[in-house]
Amino acid sequence: MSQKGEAFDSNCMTLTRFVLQEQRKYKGATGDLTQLLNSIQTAVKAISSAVRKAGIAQLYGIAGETNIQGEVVKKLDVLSNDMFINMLQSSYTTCMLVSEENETAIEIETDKQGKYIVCFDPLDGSSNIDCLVSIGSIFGIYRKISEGAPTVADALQPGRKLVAAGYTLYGSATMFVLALQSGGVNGFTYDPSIGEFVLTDFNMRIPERGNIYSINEGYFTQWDRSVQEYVQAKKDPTKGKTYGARYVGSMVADVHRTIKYGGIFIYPATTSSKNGKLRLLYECNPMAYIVEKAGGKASAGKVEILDVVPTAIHQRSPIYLGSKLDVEEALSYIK
Ligand SMILES: O=P(O)(O)OC[C@H]1O[C@](O)(COP(=O)(O)O)[C@@H](O)[C@@H]1O
Ligand SMILES: [Mg+2]
Ligand SMILES: [Mg+2]
Repeated sequence: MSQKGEAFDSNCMTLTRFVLQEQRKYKGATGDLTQLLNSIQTAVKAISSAVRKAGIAQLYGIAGETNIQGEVVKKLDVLSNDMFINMLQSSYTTCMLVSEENETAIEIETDKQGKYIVCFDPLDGSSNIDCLVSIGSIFGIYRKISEGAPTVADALQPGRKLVAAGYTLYGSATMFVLALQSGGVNGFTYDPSIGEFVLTDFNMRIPERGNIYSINEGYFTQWDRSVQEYVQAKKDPTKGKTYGARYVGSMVADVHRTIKYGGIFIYPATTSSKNGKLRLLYECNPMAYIVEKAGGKASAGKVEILDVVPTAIHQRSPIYLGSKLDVEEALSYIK
């Protein structure tokens, strides 16, 4: 980390150096995962830069329209998806991609194929773009399991099989949080003056209990009684310490706060959405993996998120995630 008064500390741990250092711990490592993570890093740097310009684009009313060169200025969610796909395709490390924005899984051309599958939400919290509230990107990486050409089954692995997962938060600063199979969770803050993600949050650990609950209370009447009772209890001083309520509406921002401050994030089943809203492959699984690696807990209600065996690439799941004791308490309300 930088010494006081120094513009740049030559010992600072960048994300690139960190990933390489992790790779070197494994004698047989090919470097493919390092290359893959570097390509994601390039994609999110480009997305971060576009996010920072989006407010200005809005000022001049150019997003989604044609600029003076006659080129269509892409909307952020479209651009983010294109960045992820282009970077991953040309990384020569992936064979199949699952994006929230593409109806079917994308098979990489044979001559560019590698052994990894990446599931991603290129732009999470898209309803927050136009009001300049924090948004993010989420990804999970699996190793191919089938012989020969990749099939959708390669993408339908339970979250326990993840090799790595991460998210980026485009907030007051851009942050990259990475969880590797081999290690803990580490957070890197983007320093635009050097164009690098720098390690700022070493070995992130979620508090065992927090004092914040995060859920969209607008759907209160649509929840199961167990969720209603739990949330009511958090506001009732006769049932223990009352909690504060926070809800950004971008999963990345709500989960990042939960990891940093503790507490619980819930997106439950509702009467109109029986499996909740959030998608298993590229929202729930990567976030559950990161939270568990940080010492927290993530459940679908009756089963741990990471144990759910997916049957479709865009399937949804209810989610209860956060501090271990808070999640356990919420689950105790489910009969
Ligand atoms: O508005 P709701 O129903 O509370 O939903 C909010 C949730 O929807 C999402 O925005 C869905 O993500 P996308 O923007 O990627 O579709 C989550 O980030 C967030 O947790
Ligand atoms: Mg999302
Ligand atoms: Mg999205």
